[in-house]
Amino acid sequence: MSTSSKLSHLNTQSDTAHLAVEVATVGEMTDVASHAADIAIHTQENRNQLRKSIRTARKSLSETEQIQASLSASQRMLDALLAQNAQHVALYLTHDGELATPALIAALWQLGIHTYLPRLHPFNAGQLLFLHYSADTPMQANQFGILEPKLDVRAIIPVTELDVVITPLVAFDLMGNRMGMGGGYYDRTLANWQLKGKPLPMGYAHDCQQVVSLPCEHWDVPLPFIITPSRVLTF
Ligand SMILES: Nc1nc2c(c(=O)[nH]1)N(C=O)[C@@H](CNc1ccc(C(=O)N[C@@H](CCC(=O)O)C(=O)O)cc1)CN2
Ligand SMILES: Nc1ncnc2c1ncn2[C@@H]1O[C@H](COP(=O)(O)OP(=O)(O)OP(=O)(O)O)[C@@H](O)[C@H]1O
Repeated sequence: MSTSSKLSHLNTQSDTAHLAVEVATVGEMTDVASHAADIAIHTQENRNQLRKSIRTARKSLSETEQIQASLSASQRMLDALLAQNAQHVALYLTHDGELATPALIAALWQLGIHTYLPRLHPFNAGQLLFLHYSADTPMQANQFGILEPKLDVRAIIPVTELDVVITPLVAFDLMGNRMGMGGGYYDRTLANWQLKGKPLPMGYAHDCQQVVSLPCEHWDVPLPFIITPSRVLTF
């Protein structure tokens, strides 16, 4: 297989490392550093292609499939949240074919569990703020068309006071690796969760969003739990 055809098959960091070694050993190329840059670019292309195909797959689910999926998953998620004794739970409002959250939100409200939504930080690009969310929270659409609570400092909760962050994702693998929409928002939010053991990140996704192995980067935060309509995965 030629080097260029191998590049199109790159899927993991270890693939990248193997290929870099091979390029150096075979001596096909003189400037290994410049080819390492090529490899990084191709890996980013792979991430983007994977994002695109999985986003298409989840958006292709019928309305009935979406509803059934959200009902099955919300029951599993409720059980997991009760087992964690979670009282302050961040989640998301459905966008782009994501596993729908309205049934879960209704159940949490009924149980008196506090719910929070992310909003894009008004000054710090790439950061999220989490605000309390109830039936009468004033909402507005953000730059991606996702509804988020209007800025109200009284409603902000520090991330470390959340018990669980139900994390949207585009793709996950069987090691708990996660790939999102590409903004790095949740990676930044969750970067230090293990220091305090809080908030516990729980991925929430359709089964069709699972892949064998994700090309992951050093900033990607692996998930200890992923809940789908058919399974609870723990890592
Ligand atoms: N429901 C939900 N809310 C969320 C997220 C999410 O993944 N799902 N986020 C998770 O981080 C944050 C928002 N991040 C997002 C990043 C990109 C796009 C998006 O649709 N991007 C377009 C390009 C838009 C543009 O260039 O202006 C696209 O990729 O098609 C959406 C949300 C916070 N809120
Ligand atoms: N902890 C972090 N600190 C600074 N930059 C970060 C951090 N995490 C991710 N990034 C940056 O964010 C960008 C997007 O990362 P990535 O493609 O992994 O996002 P994602 O996981 O798909 O998105 P999201 O977390 O919003 O769902 C990358 O360029 C990366 O450098």
